[in-house]
Amino acid sequence: MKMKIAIAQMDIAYGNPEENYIIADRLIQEAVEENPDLVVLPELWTTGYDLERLDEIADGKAAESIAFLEKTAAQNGVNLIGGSVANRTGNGVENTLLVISKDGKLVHTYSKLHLFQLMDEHHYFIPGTGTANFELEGRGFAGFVCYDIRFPEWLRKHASKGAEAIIVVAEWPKLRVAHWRSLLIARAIENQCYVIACNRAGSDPKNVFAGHSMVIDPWGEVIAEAGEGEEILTAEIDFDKVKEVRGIIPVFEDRRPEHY
Ligand SMILES: NC(=O)CCC(=O)C(=O)O
Repeated sequence: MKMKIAIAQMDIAYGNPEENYIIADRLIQEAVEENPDLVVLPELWTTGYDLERLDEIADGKAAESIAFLEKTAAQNGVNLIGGSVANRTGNGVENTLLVISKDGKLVHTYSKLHLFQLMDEHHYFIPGTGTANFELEGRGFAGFVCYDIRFPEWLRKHASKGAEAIIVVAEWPKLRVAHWRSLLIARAIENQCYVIACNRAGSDPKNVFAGHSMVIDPWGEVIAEAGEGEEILTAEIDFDKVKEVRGIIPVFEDRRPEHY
């Protein structure tokens, strides 16, 4: 089974959800012209890292973001990874990834587990507690948020539980673009699965972001990579390739988890 992916490498308006809904809508419309099965938005695409104003701009129970994404998915008949949004819950604000099916239904949420101290996340967000595994079009996916990719054991756990494609939504600074590329390629090789990684473009008062959204195949080959600016990046993924690579080197059979 094949799937066409479109990554919306968005330049996010700092702390301005209203403007970001307009930008996201424009990019999704542009992506839909390529007839994708799935469109992916970046991390915190409604607010950016305007953490000091989070009390004011975080979305209560992610309701407004979910309503926008459900409507957009249904109108265009396309599955959406609605990036992640600042989601105000009863316990605090979570950085929550949203998955919406092409019939306009929220099918999965995952809140970032690893909070990135270098960008002050631990002062403003609480970590999630849920699984990253979900199903779309009958295939196994797992969706993570940015810094999560530095924790290979977390991604491995989800690959072991059936993820054939790993989604990553990010606001990854340009300063560490070499880490971004290497970590994503390593996660694809070690888990023998596709990695579909959507970073943001542009800058905010503290960081210039890397862009370089990527799609990597289960052998670790980069099959599509964006530049630094706003862009729609497309690629076709083939789930048969996951089976093929896992058959050549049976890493999942050869694991010895009782020793580690
Ligand atoms: N938004 C993030 O989680 C950034 C992670 C990051 O930059 C890193 O180096 O890790």
